[in-house]
Amino acid sequence: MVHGHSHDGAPCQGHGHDHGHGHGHDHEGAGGSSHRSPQDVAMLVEQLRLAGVDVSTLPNIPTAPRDMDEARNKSYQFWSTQPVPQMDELVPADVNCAIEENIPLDKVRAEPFSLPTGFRWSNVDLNDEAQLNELYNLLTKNYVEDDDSMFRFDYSAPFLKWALQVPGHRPEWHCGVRADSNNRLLAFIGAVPQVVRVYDKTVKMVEINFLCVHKNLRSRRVAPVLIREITRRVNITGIFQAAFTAGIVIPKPVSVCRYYHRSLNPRKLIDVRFSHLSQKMTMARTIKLYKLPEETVTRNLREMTQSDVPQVFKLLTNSLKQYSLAPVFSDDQELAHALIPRKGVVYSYVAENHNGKITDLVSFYSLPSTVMGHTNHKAIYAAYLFYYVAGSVSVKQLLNDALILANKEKFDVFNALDLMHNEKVFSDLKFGKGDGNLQYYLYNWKCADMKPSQIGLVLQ
Ligand SMILES: CCCCCCCCCCCCCC(=O)SCCNC(=O)CCNC(=O)[C@H](O)C(C)(C)COP(=O)(O)OP(=O)(O)OC[C@H]1O[C@@H](n2cnc3c(N)ncnc32)[C@H](O)[C@@H]1OP(=O)(O)O
Repeated sequence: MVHGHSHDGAPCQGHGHDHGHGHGHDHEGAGGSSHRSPQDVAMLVEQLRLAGVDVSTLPNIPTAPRDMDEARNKSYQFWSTQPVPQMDELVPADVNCAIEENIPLDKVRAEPFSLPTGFRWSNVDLNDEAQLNELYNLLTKNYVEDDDSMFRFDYSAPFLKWALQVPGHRPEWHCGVRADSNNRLLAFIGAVPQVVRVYDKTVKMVEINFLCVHKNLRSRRVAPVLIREITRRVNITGIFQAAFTAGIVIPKPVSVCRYYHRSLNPRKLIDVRFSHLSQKMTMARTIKLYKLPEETVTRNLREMTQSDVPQVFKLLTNSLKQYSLAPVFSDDQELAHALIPRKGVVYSYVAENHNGKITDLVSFYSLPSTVMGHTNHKAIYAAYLFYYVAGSVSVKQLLNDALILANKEKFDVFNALDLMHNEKVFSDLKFGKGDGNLQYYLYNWKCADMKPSQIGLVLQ
């Protein structure tokens, strides 16, 4: 299933899929869609499986709804049992509260949920190089792909440490599943603590990420067991809410965002079919169109350092107040973990005026994708916009500087969601609209829907 979007003459790009993989399919004039509904596909796959076909070898068939209309017609065997708003529920503006009351801690289930026979729970110790590599390998071979199985996220091992070992992390929230027979790591779900403000309420939550089930173990309802188990392990600590994002639609997104892509290395992106040459454009003109200057424009923009942390804490904390969904950094240590530059992981820059005051911040993280089955190219190097504050310059200038810096670091593409103030500058900065949504979700929380511009929370 492909949704093509041309955007201001830029190549259309983007595949329907979490976190914004993309490639361009110009299907103007492609006529009516003839794709099967997710239910049809699921039934077919199930019939094949019952007939003894190894369905894990089938291409990545999206059986889960990718948009709200598809989702409204689906029945959710697992999600209908969970404390989340119904798909068709319109929450009024004055409602902003938990769905279920907190369970008294002595009433939280003490035993882990049961896995299918032959599998067992196993925390993944990310400080153990071998276990970190096992998680890296599980994800690099089995994590999120685009609908056409051309690209797959390739989170690096240092990135996984950064994203999962935030201050206050807990070993049991790096929740793995192993096969008894050979001890292989076959599934994972991660939780990290994060205080999140939703409208006017500040709530202790976890962020859930890196849910992954090995391809050979798919469609066997292991994911619901992982989700129930991580919920239990989080509830035991007195936390009853979570935030997460996904490319699929389940009940019920608080916001539906969209990735946009800014080509930095158009030749390569076209080569790997992430994007395509738009009509009436030559390669030479396309390369010229996306060419960026060597030097940033904002005065005194430089890499952020440890000594900037107290000022950046104030600057960002204050800026995040304008959004309806935003993280609340508890202290300097938490902010430093999120933003202090780590080569190949996270890049942060600040502008300092002549009085030594930090006025602006811009950051992005590095998330490459494996290019599957291409002879020349093995990976796309993608930078993803993270937190920023345009204090003394325009958002447009600051994000243009981010493009220049990412280009200098040899990224091939710069991705950003249409949240915060981003959408306003996309066309001027030559971003093209992607074709998959990224849904934002809150677990056990009910509140009015948000526009992407109300979102100030960026997950990895
Ligand atoms: C208080 C604390 C609360 C903490 C928990 C908060 C909730 C956290 C929620 C998790 C946030 C994760 C954030 C991220 O990491 S988003 C990234 C998710 N990972 C991938 O896409 C990687 C590639 N795919 C896989 O590894 C598997 O396909 C996964 C593991 C995704 C599903 O495995 P499998 O394909 O073998 O399916 P199944 O037969 O076991 O299970 C089918 C059921 O699972 C529901 N499903 C499928 N995908 C997702 C999804 N991305 N979020 C929520 N639910 C999902 C699905 O609707 C169905 O339920 P229902 O339709 O019948 O109702």
